[in-house]
Amino acid sequence: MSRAVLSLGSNLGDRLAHLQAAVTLLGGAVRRVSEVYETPPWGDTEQPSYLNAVVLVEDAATGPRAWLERARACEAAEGRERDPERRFGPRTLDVDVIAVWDAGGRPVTSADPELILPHPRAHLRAFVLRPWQDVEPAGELPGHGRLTDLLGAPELAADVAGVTARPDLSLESMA
Ligand SMILES: Nc1ncnc2c1ncn2[C@@H]1O[C@H](COP(=O)(O)OP(=O)(O)OP(=O)(O)O)[C@@H](O)[C@H]1O
Ligand SMILES: Nc1nc2c(c(=O)[nH]1)N=C(CO)CN2
Repeated sequence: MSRAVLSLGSNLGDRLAHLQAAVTLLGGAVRRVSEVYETPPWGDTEQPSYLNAVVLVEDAATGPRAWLERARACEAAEGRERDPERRFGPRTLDVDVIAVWDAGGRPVTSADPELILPHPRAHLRAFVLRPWQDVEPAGELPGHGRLTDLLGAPELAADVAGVTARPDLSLESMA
């Protein structure tokens, strides 16, 4: 058994459809799906705004590496192309593995560059932390503390203010 928090983002094409495709592909592993948020581009500001969401997934047969493979399969299915010149550039679908817990509920850590756990930039990203709070109000980012504390920190205040709920949009899951 392993549990994971995955972050979904899209800023090209039919953004909601790309996020929905990820939720659909993750299928029966999806336990909870956040609201959808409109968020200003982070890290590379010359690009359209994103739709972001977070899903909580659980599956007995999926370990940390397999969550990354499932994330990559979702991106590939939505025609994700990597631009080596723009690390944080626009994309149809980005699925990041934010954190994984083992069968005993212990957080998994990894320094393998192919899969760093917890995700090394998650604590800096209101577009990850705010939707995560929807699915786990008492959630904690391993090594960084409670979501409420991270979101309340002064360094993140401007980014948190920019994360705008889109109640007109929603994601459907089997959960
Ligand atoms: N926790 C993680 N989740 C997803 N990819 C990871 C993780 N840790 C390391 N990687 C690696 O990061 C590489 C770049 O991934 P990707 O192109 O999705 O990055 P990005 O989305 O542009 O940036 P970021 O990871 O900051 O969101 C991938 O080859 C992947 O193997
Ligand atoms: N708002 C927002 N900004 C981003 C996002 C994202 O999902 N949302 N993903 C990125 C990829 O690294 C870079 N910047």
